[in-house]
Amino acid sequence: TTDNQNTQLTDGFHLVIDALKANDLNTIFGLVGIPITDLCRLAQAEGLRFIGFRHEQHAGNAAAIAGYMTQKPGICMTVSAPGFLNGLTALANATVNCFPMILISGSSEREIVDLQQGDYEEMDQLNAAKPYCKAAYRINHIEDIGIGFARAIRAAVSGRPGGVYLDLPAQLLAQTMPAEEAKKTIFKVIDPVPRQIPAADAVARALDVLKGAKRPLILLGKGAAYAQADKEIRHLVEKSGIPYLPMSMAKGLLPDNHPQSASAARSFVLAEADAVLLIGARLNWLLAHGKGKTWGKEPKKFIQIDIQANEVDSNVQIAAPLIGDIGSCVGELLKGIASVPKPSADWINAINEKKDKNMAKMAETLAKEANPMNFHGALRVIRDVIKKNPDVNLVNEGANTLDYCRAIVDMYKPRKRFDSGTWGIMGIGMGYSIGAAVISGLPTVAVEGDSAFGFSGMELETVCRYNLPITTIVFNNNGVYRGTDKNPTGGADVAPTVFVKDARYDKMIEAFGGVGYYVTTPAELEAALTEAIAAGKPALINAVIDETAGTESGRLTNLNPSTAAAKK
Ligand SMILES: Cc1ncc(Cn2c(C)c(CCOP(=O)(O)OP(=O)(O)O)sc2=O)c(N)n1
Ligand SMILES: Nc1ncnc2c1ncn2[C@@H]1O[C@H](COP(=O)(O)OP(=O)(O)O)[C@@H](O)[C@H]1O
Repeated sequence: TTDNQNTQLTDGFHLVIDALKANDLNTIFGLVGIPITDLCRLAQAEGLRFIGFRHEQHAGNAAAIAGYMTQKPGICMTVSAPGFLNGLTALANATVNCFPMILISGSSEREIVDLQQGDYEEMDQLNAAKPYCKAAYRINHIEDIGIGFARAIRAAVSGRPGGVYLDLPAQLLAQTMPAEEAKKTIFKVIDPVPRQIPAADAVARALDVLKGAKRPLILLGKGAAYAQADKEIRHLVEKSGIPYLPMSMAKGLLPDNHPQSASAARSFVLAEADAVLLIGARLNWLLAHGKGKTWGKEPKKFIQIDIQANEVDSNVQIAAPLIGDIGSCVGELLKGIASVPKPSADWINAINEKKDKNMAKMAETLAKEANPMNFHGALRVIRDVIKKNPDVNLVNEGANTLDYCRAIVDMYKPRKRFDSGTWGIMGIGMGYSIGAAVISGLPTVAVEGDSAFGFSGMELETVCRYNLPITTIVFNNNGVYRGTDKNPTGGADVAPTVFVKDARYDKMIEAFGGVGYYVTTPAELEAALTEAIAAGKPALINAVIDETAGTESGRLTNLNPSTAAAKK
């Protein structure tokens, strides 16, 4: 090597980019500022995609969904302290939902932070992050950038996926070292998601529970969708003949109109099943913690497939824990499923009877013309349009808008529905939509309650700036849950749940060059949505919804505390 090659230097900026490129992490969702602006510029100059947001929470949400869709950690990049804190909400949400992402934030120098000497945007970010994410690391020396990124990547995707915080002090980026030497420190992580093979006796125990079952049920969670073991899961359901229930983000793993789907008889099968095979689903609040009246009086036997061993017995005793990655576990069950008798005709007929009854009732509700348009009228249209466009990504949040959309809008392909998930968080709309559209390149429809939309509405400018094929439908019922509450004092302030009446969200997107539609009937909604999806451009449809149609907190009304004190 010539002399100047020996003295040729590289720096932290370049090594961070080299570490991302070496691991095929080619998209950064972030928001620039000291000390990362030049790092973001360099990323773009070096061929990575940099998607700049208006608030770091939504950049983080986009990174989380990128991780969920690709099984590689989504990358979010922010400035120190306030930027880091805005990203932390998304990092915590990703961790709660088991989505792999890495939040990379610039930070202050340790010597100033540790003496609390009041640095610009001073904060002990590493320790602030630790309670809310799966792992948190800081890189202090340029020669550690390769290993630091390897640790962060492996922590995000191995075992139960989750959020990782990576703290980059500003001075690290400016450090230099000989380029030749630096090259040796950067590497692609080998087998970051090692297969976790279940033990043979655990497989046998699980098959025994299924053999002893009279009324078996398979419950598919978003872990099953994330695992991308779609063929194995479909074969297990169809070869066993066992009815299945998809949790909201597992919809589409099998088409929602599949004959073995028990979704339309959900309450019946949860109460009546005597053996439940959980695949990547936790028995948390979304499943009434596996006990109480939702699960009926009869004792149940649970089989739980999960990669996280200590998820077992979190709420109720699990008769057959099956620990490993879902692909491996389902693959092992498939080898023995022929020895499991098919479910009895009584069980299947009872479910189908319930399904037919409930679907007829729903069809009747959906057929009713309501004026002004209500949730059902609008969602019937969206159901029909999605059926014609099964590749469309569907993002969904709100209360009534979330609950009804989950039940009414069928999904036909895996990993196409992205919603408020385990935390029931509002504000994921635009971030998830941007992540899904950037990663897939496919049209994306966000079905938003008007309050939910408000959390990320400013990112419409981001959607328009990158000309993303995202159609946002705002279910505008003038408020949170509904728009009719009154201020009991008669004072000038509106009630806590009420918004500007007949707000025109369709005009917001026009401010950024997008197309706005204002619709008041299902026919108008159908025309607008069909046109917007075909155009593949940023659009927003302001769908006027009957402001009296909603219920408080949608399906979750019972979670609200109510006072025992007599009303004065
Ligand atoms: C971050 C955050 N803030 C507040 C809430 C509380 N919340 C809020 C504010 C909801 C919005 C419901 O109103 P909407 O207009 O979005 O939906 P509908 O009109 O369809 O009910 S749903 C819900 O649980 C939340 N879940 N997450
Ligand atoms: N590849 C995988 N193999 C096995 N389990 C997984 C895998 N990925 C995620 N999981 C598990 O899936 C579960 C997802 O549960 P949850 O988020 O509650 O789903 P849902 O809300 O749809 O019921 C988590 O317990 C997580 O550990």
